[in-house]
Amino acid sequence: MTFFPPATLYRARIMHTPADPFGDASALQTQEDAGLLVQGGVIRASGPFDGMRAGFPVADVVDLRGGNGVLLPGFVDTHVHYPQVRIIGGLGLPLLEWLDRVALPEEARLADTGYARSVAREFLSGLAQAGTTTALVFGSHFAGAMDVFFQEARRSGLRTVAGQVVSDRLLRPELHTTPDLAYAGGKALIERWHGVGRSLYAVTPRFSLSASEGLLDACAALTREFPDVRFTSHLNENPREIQSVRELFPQARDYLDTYDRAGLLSRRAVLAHNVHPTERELGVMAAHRCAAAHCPCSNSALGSGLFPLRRHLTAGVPVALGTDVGAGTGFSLLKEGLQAAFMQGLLGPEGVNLTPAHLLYLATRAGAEALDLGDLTGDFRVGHQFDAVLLRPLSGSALETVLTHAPDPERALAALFSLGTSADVAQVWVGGDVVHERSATDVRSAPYPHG
Ligand SMILES: Nc1nc2[nH]cnc2c(=O)[nH]1
Ligand SMILES: [Zn+2]
Repeated sequence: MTFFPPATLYRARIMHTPADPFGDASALQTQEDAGLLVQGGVIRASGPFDGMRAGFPVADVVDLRGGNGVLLPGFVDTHVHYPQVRIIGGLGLPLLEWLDRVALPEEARLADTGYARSVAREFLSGLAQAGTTTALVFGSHFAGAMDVFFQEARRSGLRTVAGQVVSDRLLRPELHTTPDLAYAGGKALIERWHGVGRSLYAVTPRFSLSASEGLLDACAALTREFPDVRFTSHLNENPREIQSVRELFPQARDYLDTYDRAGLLSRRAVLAHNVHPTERELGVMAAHRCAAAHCPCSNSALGSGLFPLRRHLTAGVPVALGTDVGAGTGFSLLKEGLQAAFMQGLLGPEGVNLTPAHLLYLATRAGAEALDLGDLTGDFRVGHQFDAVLLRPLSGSALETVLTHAPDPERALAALFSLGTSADVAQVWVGGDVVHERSATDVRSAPYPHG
């Protein structure tokens, strides 16, 4: 006997970007009354709701259209630090001072596995509440803290690509490892967690400033032995950082070359920031098809600079968005999209005019592609997992007003990026499972509570 899991037909106003709006002006697809047939967590068919209802009469119907609801693909955060959730908002310092005074003292506290578990839970709920369904997560320096992270990630239902962060110089002694330990610890974690549930592993040296050549070689040994794990690190974030890396690696052509010489660059590499790249570095990234994780709120908070998006696009380097919590100012990819648009505007003629379609693409499909998960998630195409976020504005909010009066879907999408926050995230699914649902008590129902 064949077992068919029950099918659900989601009825919703949907928006997604199955194509790349940087190359295709009609990439944004919207449907006011769509039906998505989901079975076993996978989108099996889609189309106008009436036709879908007639074609699949046995499916349960879940109507998500009320209260100006809009269904988007789940957001993909390509750069976010799990140990930093409690220190979001440490404003006013540039990168190296912020690391010394704010980030690293907190990261040292994750030596305590009980502490790490609480932080992991707070972090994962922050992601889910923001509508993020997939994240490339910069982990902790402590293996124990990574075990609890992967346990909690499994319970959360989110897709996570994460790894133990390794460094062997210039941070603080309790955060340092050795190349041998980094290799052995990484291998053990990969064997325990890579491909378990919805988790994958990412080999994660913190940045070349805190990594010897031997440590980068140990990381490369892991990526050679386990070719489908991802690699992630930081790149070209801050001029003082870049100068220090130049001095620490006199034999390297530039910052990117420190990773390239070790053999760490590939289609499965994601490098965060790249605010100050050379043309040579962009060419090498494009040749490897390794992606840049653009983190505009963090770049603003740390004063790192204005991301040269046009130069990345011209060179052919894939770009996606990251929140970079905790230098970044929160978990919302909506806010990152808005900040990216602001910063491109500030670049004047060198900037890229980002439309709502670009922002949606950068927050969803581009991230899935950067993580080499483009066949699984990132948009609502048939065959993809049902990873979705339902945005439904709080009653009485400015977002509700603008959505009610928006003349077309593009303006509605622009309003979601301009006004939407985690408070507007009503429900989130990963692989058809609900991973977050806004509770009734979170919803302010009366716009004028005092009459
Ligand atoms: N923004 C940011 N940059 C880094 N470079 C090395 N570590 C970090 C970090 O934790 N945050
Ligand atoms: Zn970072």
